Amino acid sequence: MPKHMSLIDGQWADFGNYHPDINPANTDEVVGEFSYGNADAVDQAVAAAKRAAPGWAATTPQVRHDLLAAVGNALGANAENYGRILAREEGKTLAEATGEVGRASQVFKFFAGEALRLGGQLHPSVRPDIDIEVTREPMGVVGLITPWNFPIAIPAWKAAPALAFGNCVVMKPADLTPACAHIIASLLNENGCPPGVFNLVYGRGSVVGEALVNHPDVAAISFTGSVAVGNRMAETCGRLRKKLQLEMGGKNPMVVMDDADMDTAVSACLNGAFFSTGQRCTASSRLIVEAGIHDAFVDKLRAAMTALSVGDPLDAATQIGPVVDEKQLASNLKYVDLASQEAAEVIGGERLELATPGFFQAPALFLGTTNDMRINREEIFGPTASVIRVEDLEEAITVANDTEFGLSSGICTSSLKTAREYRRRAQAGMVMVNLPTAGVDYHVPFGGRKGSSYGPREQGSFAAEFYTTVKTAYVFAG
Ligand SMILES: NC(=O)C1=CN([C@@H]2O[C@H](COP(=O)(O)OP(=O)(O)OC[C@H]3O[C@@H](n4cnc5c(N)ncnc54)[C@H](OP(=O)(O)O)[C@@H]3O)[C@@H](O)[C@H]2O)C=CC1
Ligand SMILES: O=C(O)CCC(=O)C(=O)O
Repeated sequence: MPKHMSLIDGQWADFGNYHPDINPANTDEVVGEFSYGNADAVDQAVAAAKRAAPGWAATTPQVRHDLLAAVGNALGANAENYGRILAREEGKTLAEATGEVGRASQVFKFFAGEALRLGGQLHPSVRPDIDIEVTREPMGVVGLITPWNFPIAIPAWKAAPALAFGNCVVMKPADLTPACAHIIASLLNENGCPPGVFNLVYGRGSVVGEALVNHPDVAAISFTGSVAVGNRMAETCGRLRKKLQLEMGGKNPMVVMDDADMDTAVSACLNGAFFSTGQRCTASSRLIVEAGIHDAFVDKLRAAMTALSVGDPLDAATQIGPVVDEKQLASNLKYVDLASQEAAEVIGGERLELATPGFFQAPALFLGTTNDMRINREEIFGPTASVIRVEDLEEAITVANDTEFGLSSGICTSSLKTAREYRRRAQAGMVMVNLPTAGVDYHVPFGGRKGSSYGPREQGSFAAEFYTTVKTAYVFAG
């Protein structure tokens, strides 16, 4: 069984304290063992990053391009192999996992190009004989704290722009999915990343994550995860005046209008609600359905949902893998009970005992729900979705926006006018028309409004906003 160490200053650092990485589809299987660090390991990693920062910031864009392109190519060339590791440690299906590695590959290649494209601005001054030059410079040392649900894509879309724009990185991956972070660290190391430029420290969030957020030499923190942890970081980073980027939860609405194409709507809702076991911050957890199509839509979605095959992620027939761990499964099952207590009609949602010991759960639909129920206000993060019946577009928009979150928001309709109205009024960072609320491109901004996100957007050329700081230079040439 592979044993992995943290990467500090270009060296693999053994801190002992090995923790197993368990396959959620078969808890008898250990995917690897990882040596956990502590606050001292974070100090070492930040010190290495700080030493490397001036040199890395001074490299040419070509050097940064070549490193990121090499990692992108290596990920792409081994997508199936790495996808298998991802599927075994996180539980998404092999097809989803291989697709995610492909996405991580594209992210690295995109930011290889962004390293070359980063530009500035020249302005005439309002005063004579003065030129003004506006440029972007790296932040310095950035801390990246990543979740388990996209264990290779999210580390990629934080690390690639950080490095492209000349920063040095200390990454802390999720406790449940260290193997994918190890792949990225190894590829960077093998492809010529100078010592200290990229550092990876395994360990618990309450130890390694806290130390990173509180470290005085870390200039910026990018985090994806829960609202509770994100809110705490906002307080710490506010106090320490650190730049912060948070991607947290969602309670994403998908509106189905009477004039929607039925097959498109069922397929978008099936995918958005249940694929990746519902463990996406962009998942469609509230299906807001207009009265005229409600019954026929629910019948079709229910039939499609109950036909989904839950099982071993490595089996090509599986459509829904296990829940990520015991804690998340227990939380999901509590919400299924809560749905009954709140008088919803519950279809599915029970724990499944399959051939291997794992955290399998049948997908669930909660019918006859209202938007004030807790199941419609709190992020569940499992394979569940509620149906809320509405009378018209106006009510659909009101219900869709009535949430503390604002990440992704969707509508299925065949009317361009309705789609336009919805797109305009949806209080969300991303709007989908006739598409699932989840599943985004890698080259455009990603992020939300209200309680979902904080700070500048991730991904696409907008990523420069977080990973650089602006300098305005005045030059007197008289
Ligand atoms: N927006 C999204 O994409 C995600 C949302 N979530 C939501 O969060 C819920 C709980 O999932 P969970 O994995 O516990 O999410 P967390 O927010 O606890 O974990 C996300 C990352 O933050 C780290 N972390 C935890 N506590 C701290 C801390 N005090 N300081 C710094 N870093 C910390 C974690 O480390 P460690 O793993 O070691 O605890 C992990 O790397 C889910 O049910 C879901 O609702 C979860 C994942 C992704
Ligand atoms: O829906 C997607 O493609 C991305 C979702 C995501 O980033 C997340 O759940 O954290």
